[in-house]
Amino acid sequence: MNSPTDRKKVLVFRELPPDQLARLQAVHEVTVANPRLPEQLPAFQAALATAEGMIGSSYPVNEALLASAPQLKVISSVSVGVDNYALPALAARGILLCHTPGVLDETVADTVFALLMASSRRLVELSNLVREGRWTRNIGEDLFGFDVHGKTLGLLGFGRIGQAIARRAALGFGMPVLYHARRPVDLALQAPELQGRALHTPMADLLARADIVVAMLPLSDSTRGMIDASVFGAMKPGAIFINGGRGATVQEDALLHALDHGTLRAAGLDVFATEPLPMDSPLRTHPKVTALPHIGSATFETRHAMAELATSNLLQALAGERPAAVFEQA
Ligand SMILES: NC(=O)C1=CN([C@@H]2O[C@H](COP(=O)(O)OP(=O)(O)OC[C@H]3O[C@@H](n4cnc5c(N)ncnc54)[C@H](O)[C@@H]3O)[C@@H](O)[C@H]2O)C=CC1
Ligand SMILES: O=C(O)C(=O)CO
Repeated sequence: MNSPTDRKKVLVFRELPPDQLARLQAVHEVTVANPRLPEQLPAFQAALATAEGMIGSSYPVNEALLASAPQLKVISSVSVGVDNYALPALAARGILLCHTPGVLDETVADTVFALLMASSRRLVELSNLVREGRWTRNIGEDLFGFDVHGKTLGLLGFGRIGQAIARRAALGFGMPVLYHARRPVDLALQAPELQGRALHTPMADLLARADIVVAMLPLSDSTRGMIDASVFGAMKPGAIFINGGRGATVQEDALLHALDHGTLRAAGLDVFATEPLPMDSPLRTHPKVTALPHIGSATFETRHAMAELATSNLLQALAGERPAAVFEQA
């Protein structure tokens, strides 16, 4: 047990699993308050005034919020993406930001692959046919799908998760992989199993050659709106587009235009510019779209591993140690 002076005020702003909450409560003075729930907002605001540490996810931590948190030293995000944090303001205030890289890679890659398969083979549409009693004759050409095995995959973003997707595609489905990233990856060092199977490729070339384009990009100033009409226009006719990164990297009007008036075959989307997806978004019911409610990492095992890593990050930071996963701005 640490001394009373070592006990710090911690604000948990999204539910944590009970075992991880208990780890924090054993050492620190913890307030649990979710600002998205109107009845908990006053408690959240009160706790902000004295909190030295915060842990949670997917809430906009902006300048105004930080101005109400004068004691804050560390934020531990239960996510790998950090686009909801005002990074320059955190840096200016000397607040450390931790996140959860690595522990979710395989699960998110599984989700993206499921979406890729569902979009290519029209699984949701055809399952609904059975469910709704419309399977009254043999399936004809109008409902045929698109082979995945052997097709060329184009990856926009080739980081931890992009490489996990590439392994599934190249090793499991015999797909040549082209990728676009800020810099080429040293495959011999980072992913030897992908040597000779994944190629750093200029964007225009990738778009012209890929049958399936998967975006696995973080949201930043350089990627916001990056997937626009010119990108959809440069894709191979009949291509499929999957987004497992962040919704706002895509210009959704341009995506809709490519589906309705261009040659894009289908889109599989786990993420959207606005989440939850607004009821009036045409993407919600579009016949060529398979939409998921941002479930990339949402399995029992992985969400627990994320919470565990985030809790360890926070405990280490508050103990004056270097946390395992500090977000480093590139
Ligand atoms: N759908 C979901 O539930 C999930 C979504 N994500 C999203 O996926 C993102 C990627 O995660 P990781 O693979 O761990 O990140 P990472 O940092 O390992 O990889 C990012 C990749 O994007 C590339 N990139 C960044 N900016 C670029 C630009 N302007 N142009 C071209 N390439 C660029 C980098 O070079 C790198 O290859 C996260 O930041 C998060 O937003 C992550 C987990 C779950
Ligand atoms: O970790 C992230 O960035 C997510 O989107 C959810 O796992």
